[in-house]
Amino acid sequence: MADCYQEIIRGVGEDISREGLLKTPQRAAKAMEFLTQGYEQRLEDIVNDAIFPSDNDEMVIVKDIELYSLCEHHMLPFIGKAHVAYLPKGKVIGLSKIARIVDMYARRLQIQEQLTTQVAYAIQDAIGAAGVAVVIEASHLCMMMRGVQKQNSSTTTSMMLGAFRNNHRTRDEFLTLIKL
Ligand SMILES: Nc1nc2c(ncn2[C@@H]2O[C@H](COP(=O)(O)OP(=O)(O)OP(=O)(O)O)[C@@H](O)[C@H]2O)c(=O)[nH]1
Ligand SMILES: [Zn+2]
Repeated sequence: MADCYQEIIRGVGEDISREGLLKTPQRAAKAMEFLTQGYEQRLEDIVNDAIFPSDNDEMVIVKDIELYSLCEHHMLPFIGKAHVAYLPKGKVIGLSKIARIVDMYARRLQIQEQLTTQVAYAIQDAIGAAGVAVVIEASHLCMMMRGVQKQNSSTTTSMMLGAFRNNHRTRDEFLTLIKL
């Protein structure tokens, strides 16, 4: 990737031998590797057996999980937060693992809708919940610093599975608790 960044720097009309740019291809490659590290991760490793038996069957919500992703169309950041809820059915998952699952999928080239869906199904698959809800609110830099240049718009996407899809009271309770 460092070689590719060198070509990009040349492509924008810069002098690749300029002192300030000498280490930039390596730095940029390292940064991109970090931002896309989700490709190196697998759900099983992330969850890492942090699944615990429980007879609690009430809604669990982890909200305001900040996320940084890259849109797959422009490879520019989109930044926002995820709210995740589930209804346990005999098992609960370690709370930090929910945030780690969000990060794993965010650190890939994404569209917001797909990210939302992937997080929901990952949690569903990991613990077989009676329902999973994911809402993501984000701002896309490709709509802010270029293109249509709208600084204040934000995009909300959701994925509701199981009881959150079938039972409007469950869905309403979730939406009220995350205050959307
Ligand atoms: N649905 C969806 N669209 C996205 C997301 N991120 C970026 N986009 C959009 O992807 C679209 C790509 O459209 P194109 O017409 O192929 O690309 P473009 O000419 O750069 O479009 P503009 O951004 O309108 O200048 C744009 O409308 C972006 O706003 C996302 O997460 N979900
Ligand atoms: Zn984009």
